[in-house]
Order: sequence, then C-alpha cells, then structure tokens
Amino acid sequence: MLITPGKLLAQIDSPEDLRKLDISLLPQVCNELRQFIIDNVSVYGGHFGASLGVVELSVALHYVFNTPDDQLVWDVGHQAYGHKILTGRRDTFHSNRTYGGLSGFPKRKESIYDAFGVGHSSTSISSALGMAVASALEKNLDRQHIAIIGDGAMTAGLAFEGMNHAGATDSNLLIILNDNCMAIDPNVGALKEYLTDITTSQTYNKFRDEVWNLLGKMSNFGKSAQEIVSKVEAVMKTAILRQSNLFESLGLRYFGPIDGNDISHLTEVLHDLKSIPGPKLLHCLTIKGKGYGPAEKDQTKWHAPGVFDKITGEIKKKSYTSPQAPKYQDVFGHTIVELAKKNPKIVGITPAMPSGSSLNIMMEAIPERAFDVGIAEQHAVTFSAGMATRGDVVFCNIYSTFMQRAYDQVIHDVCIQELPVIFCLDRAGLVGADGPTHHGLYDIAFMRCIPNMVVASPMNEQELRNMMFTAQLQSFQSGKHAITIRYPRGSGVMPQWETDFEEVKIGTGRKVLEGNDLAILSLGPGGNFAQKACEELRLQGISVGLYDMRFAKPLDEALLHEIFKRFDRIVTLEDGCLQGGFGSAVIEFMSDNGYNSNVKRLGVSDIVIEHGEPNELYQECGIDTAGIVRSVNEMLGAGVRSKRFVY
Ligand SMILES: Cc1ncc(C[n+]2csc(CCOP(=O)(O)OP(=O)(O)O)c2C)c(N)n1
Ligand SMILES: CC(=O)[C@@H](O)[C@H](O)COP(=O)(O)O
Ligand SMILES: [Mg+2]
Repeated sequence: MLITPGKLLAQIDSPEDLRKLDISLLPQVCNELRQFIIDNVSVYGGHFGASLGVVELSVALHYVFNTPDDQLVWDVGHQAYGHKILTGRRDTFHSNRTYGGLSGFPKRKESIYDAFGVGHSSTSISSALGMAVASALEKNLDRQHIAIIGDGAMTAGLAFEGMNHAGATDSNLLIILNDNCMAIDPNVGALKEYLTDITTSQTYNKFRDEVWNLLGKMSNFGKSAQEIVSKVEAVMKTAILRQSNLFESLGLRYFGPIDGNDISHLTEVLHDLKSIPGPKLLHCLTIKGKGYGPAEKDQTKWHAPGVFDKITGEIKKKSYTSPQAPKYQDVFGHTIVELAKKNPKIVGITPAMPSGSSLNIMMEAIPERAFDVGIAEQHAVTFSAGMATRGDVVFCNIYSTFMQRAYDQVIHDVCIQELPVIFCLDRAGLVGADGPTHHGLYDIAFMRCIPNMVVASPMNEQELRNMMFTAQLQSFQSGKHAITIRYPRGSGVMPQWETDFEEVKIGTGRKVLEGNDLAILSLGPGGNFAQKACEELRLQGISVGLYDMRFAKPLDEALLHEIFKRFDRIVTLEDGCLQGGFGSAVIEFMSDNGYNSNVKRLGVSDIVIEHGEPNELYQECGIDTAGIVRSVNEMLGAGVRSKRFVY
C-alpha cells in the first residue's frame, strides 16, 4: 500500500530535485519527510527513533553536498530511512525490510547513494576515510567524504582506530557526530560524560559562537586570516575546556556542539565546513525520536517498536513473538537472575544490548553484577576474561553476529588461557528482517574450531535453562573450557518454561522420537521443525528417528556410533552455515570412524541470505518443516514405506 507523501516530498525523486528548492522550503521538507517516516514505519515496522532524529541532517546533507559524488556513510544505517526516501526510494519504501524489498540498511547494491553497506556499528569513519584517501590518490580534491556516526557507535574501538588514522592525514573527511545521548538503551561510558561536559560548558559555547561569527566574517579575507582565527579558537578551546578537546587532540578540527535538529543553522554550518580542508568533526545534538511524542519519551522502546497506531501510540504485538511462549532472551534474562541469586560469583556482561538481550532484567535486579560496556564487543570479551581470572562466573551475552567482531578475543584472551567464560549468543540463526548483516549463521563453525570451547544449542527454553545452569556449576567452572550457548531471536515453544534445573552432561544428545527408516540429527530449535516433519512423515508411512544432539562440540560419540550402526540414511539439521557447521562435524565423525552412511546436511548454504520474515527465510533454505519432509522423501525415494511401525 503506497502512502502518499506531502506536496514537496512528492516532487523529490532525487537530491537533485531537493537542491532546486529554495532554502526557505527546507523546514517544510523536513516536516513532510518526518511525517512520511511516521506514516510508513507505523504500518510496516522497522527502526524508528533514530531516523526521526536525523531528518534535518538527512535533508541538509543532501542539500549542501553534491551527492552521490560526495560520499555519505551512515553508521549502523538504522537511521537512514530519510536518506533512502530522498534518494529515489520514496515510492518503494513500503517494501523496507520485506522479502525481496528494500534493505533496512544502506546497501551499495541497492543505490548509488549508499556509499557503504552498513548494519554493524562504527565502520563509517574508517570507510569514509578510505574513500577520502582514494579520492586524493585520483587527484580528486573536491569530493567530500562524510561519516555520520552516533554517540553510541562512537564508543567502539573501530571508531577510534578510524579517527587515529584520519587525524594524521590531510584527508577531506567530515565526521558528523550525531549525539542524542542514546544507543538503543541510554549510552554509557566516559565518552558520554565527556560529550555532556562539552555540551553543557556554557563558557565554551559562548566563546565558540563568537569565534564562529568571526570565522564567518573572516572567510572573505582568505586562508591566512582563517588560519589565524582557527589557531585562536584552538588555544581558547583548550583553555576553556580545562583539557584539550579530545577530537582536536586526535588532529581533527572540532566544531560544535550545534543543534542538529535546526535545519537552517545546520545547512549554514555544513556549507561553511565544505570550504575548510582536512579532517574535521561536527558535533551535532539531536533528539532520538524527534517529532513523535511517545518516541521522544521512551527512546529505547521506540528504537524499533514494530507496527503501531500512529494516533494512539499503541504498539502492536511483534510478529516474532508468540502469545504462548516467552522470548528466548527473556528466558535468559530471568534465568541468569535466578542463578545469580544463588551463585554470588555470577556476573553478566552485554556490549550495549541490555534490552535486546534482556540482561536489563539482571541490571535491574542485581546492578552491581551486571555490566553494559557500550558498543565494544572486543572489550566485552576481554573484560569477561579478566573477570574470569578472578574466579567470577561470567555470562557474556553477545548477539551471534556481533560476536564476529570479537573473534580474536575469544581465542587469544579466553580459550588459549583456558578461562571458563559462558558466551550466550542470542540472535543465532536466521534473524529475519535485519538481513545478512545480522543473521547469526557462522558461530557454530567459528566457535567449533577453537580448542577449549564447548558449543551448545538448546532445542527449547528448558534446555536453555539447563545449559545455563550447568555452565555455572563448579564442575564446569573448574575445567578449562569456555562454552558457547547459542539461541535464536523470538519465542520458544514452552509456555511453561520455568522448569526445575537439571545438569546437562556436556557432549550428550537425546533421543526425541523413535524411528526405523532414517534418522534426523538436529542441533538447536530447528529440532521443533524436525519433530513436526516426523509427524507428517509418519502419516506417509515413513518412520523417522529424531535426535536432539544439543552439542556441536563435543559430539555425543556414543550416540553417534549407535545411530551410524543402525541407520544408513541420516539427515543433519542446523540453523547455521553448512560450511564447518554441525553437519560437517557429523561427517567428520563418520569419516574418522569408517562409517559410510548416506548423510544429507540441511542448513544455510554458501550464499548470502537476504532479509525477510523468518519463515520465508527458513523456507528458502529448506530448513522449515516442509523442507525437511521434502528432503527426507527425496532421500528415501518416493513411495518408500516403513518395514514396520514403531509407535
Ligand atoms: C557492532 C554492533 N554492535 C551492536 C549493534 C546494535 N546496535 C544497533 S544501533 C545501536 C545503538 C547505536 O547508537 P548510536 O550510534 O548512538 O545511534 P542512535 O540509535 O542513537 O541514532 C546498537 C547498539 C550494532 N548494530 N553493531
Ligand atoms: C540496528 C541494530 O543493529 C539493532 O537495532 C538490531 O536491529 C536489533 O536487533 P533485534 O531487533 O533482534 O534486537
Ligand atoms: Mg545515539
């Protein structure tokens, strides 16, 4: 359903059209764009508050800079809905985050205006610097390169790596720090305090405005005059801010803070900055959720609210949750509190995803032992390792996809040192609308190959609880293994999930269904699809044994010997990549032990899986119930019936 834009927005099919408008019309463009985002996200869902907060920045950037030749890199990209709507995707925006539709993040394949593909945070400075240096090498000194990075994304080490390099160059790079004091949850850390200090320093801001006016007047007097003014400005900034400006210390010219929601001032400042050479940073203050009351009031809830009634602000139930069963993240959140109340050594750590991982439940209940370290996955892992050396029982909760950023830390700081850190990887498997930058498909493969790492995946909420319980037991903690417990986004299958804890013997699987014709070995929640498939196959007269293997490492070798001796046709199933995943582990076992069964591996093949609803993606990969039934039928050859029934 197309949602009609306002009369100015309807005429803007590209930034060229925007730049034809008189500057006095920009406030109306912003109003129309903001309303268009509200109208669409309320109906189709997606990220919300961040895009509302940068409506003015989106309009001003495309108005002042000569996009697409001038390069805009949006950090994370969840705030780029305005950018997409202004760059020719207004009429297809209703397809945002749907199967075959627009991506929810900037994507090079999608538009020439999307200079860099994003989704994971803190990549904008490095990539924009790369573009700037490349432009200089081709002697293009006019092209502008702009990274728009939030205060949350600025907390990641990669951002500092980019600034460290940029400050030592004369690159034509503009970093726009979009400071709204929020990540998904309130932003944390010393940087946030520093930015608040700059923003609230009245003396500095008064001085800065005077210098700014002087700079503006002097601009007609040529470069040398400007240089004098900027030297005076730098000395005064240092004097007034009691310590040198962090960004200036890194060799970046710092400007601001300015009101990033004031389209007129913003346009004027950006225009001035165009003529200032070298790496610079503009500090913009914005309001996340600007222009929509509920989103300004509860910025975390409205980061990605899902579908809502734009009049009443009532949020509809999210599609990935079931009214009966809880979300896996909440099972994690409540279970870690339950365990931590009995085990005083338990601590919880999240890199900037308190509400996404539900560690916020522990942050509320036991704040002294629950830590949000900011968008800093590498730090989160090594910080966990440090705590583990002191005997703490560390639950480090990181989305599977974001764990990719801290892979060396898992090897170097945890496993080589034989530290029993408990990695809870939420959002493992196909996540759905966030698409390829967020699917958690590689963790089985990349964790399985590390020595001293156990890899587990529960089939349901009870199994998750038991794995968490087992990992914090002294019997595990006194060993030399870390453990990865991976589970998916969304709900499980057990309305009555608050079950008593039972220790899980590491490396053991369990038989779920008896069968004779073929065995399915599943890892993780896909076992529930497999269970339904077995029921369907039984109706076709096919008797399939189902085994929930629970661990990709160590494998349950005793059970595998029993299965390989009994079945000559075996299907493995995982919600992860086939290359090096659980199925590969089973094939390795078969080869190492001289078996020669016919094994079909079901999982995600060696391609990038785009975005869509989870069921669409499972179907595409053939790992939904129908896909499993189809594979079993193909394997057995049509028409095969069981030799005998075993109920
Ligand atoms: C490496 C990585 N870790 C975590 C996330 C999840 N994430 C998405 S947006 C966000 C908060 C970003 O805060 P900020 O950069 O300030 O942007 P804002 O939403 O405030 O506009 C987080 C933590 C991510 N996308 N990438
Ligand atoms: C943009 C980003 O990386 C986060 O907002 C992410 O989309 C959250 O994912 P969940 O919705 O699965 O918590
Ligand atoms: Mg922010």
